[in-house]
Amino acid sequence: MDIGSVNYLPYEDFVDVFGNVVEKCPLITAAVWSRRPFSSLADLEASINDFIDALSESGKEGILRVHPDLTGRDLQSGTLTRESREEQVQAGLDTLTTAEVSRMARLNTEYKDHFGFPFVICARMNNKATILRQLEERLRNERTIERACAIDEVKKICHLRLQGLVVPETSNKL
Ligand SMILES: NC(=O)N[C@H]1NC(=O)NC1=O
Repeated sequence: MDIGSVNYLPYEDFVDVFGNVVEKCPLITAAVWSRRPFSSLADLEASINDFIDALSESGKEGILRVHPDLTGRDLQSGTLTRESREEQVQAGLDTLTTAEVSRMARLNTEYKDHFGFPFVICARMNNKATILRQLEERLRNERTIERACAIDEVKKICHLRLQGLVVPETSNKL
């Protein structure tokens, strides 16, 4: 779909197509529909990011809290969203050894106990080694810094999901 077609979508269709660009947050998509017409894919993405940035700190934490754990229960039981499953599989998180699964589970729990929201990272920009390393490193962050870091990862995930849905505009200039 190109951005021109996106601008013609009624809100029901817009939410159907873009409702999960921020994991389990269709409210963001529904709100951003009011900002159309979008001049470009980057403009649509900027509207989503502006909406996120305008949220209170507890609102941002709410976005993080609806994310599934990496390699958690949902991956094992097949109850992830399609997007999340594809991303976790692409990062190789379905091929962890038993020891790696235990390590990830232990670190995820430690992280959640410490910050009160789950560890979020753009899986497609990483692999299992870098994810485990980041999880260990980010556990040591101060809370405000870590929340900002996790929200940046949500934006990266959103960026890649949008790219899979909208054809980037080609320049008409010669
Ligand atoms: N917990 C977490 O990071 N989950 C996300 N990461 C990603 O790339 N897709 C997700 O659902």
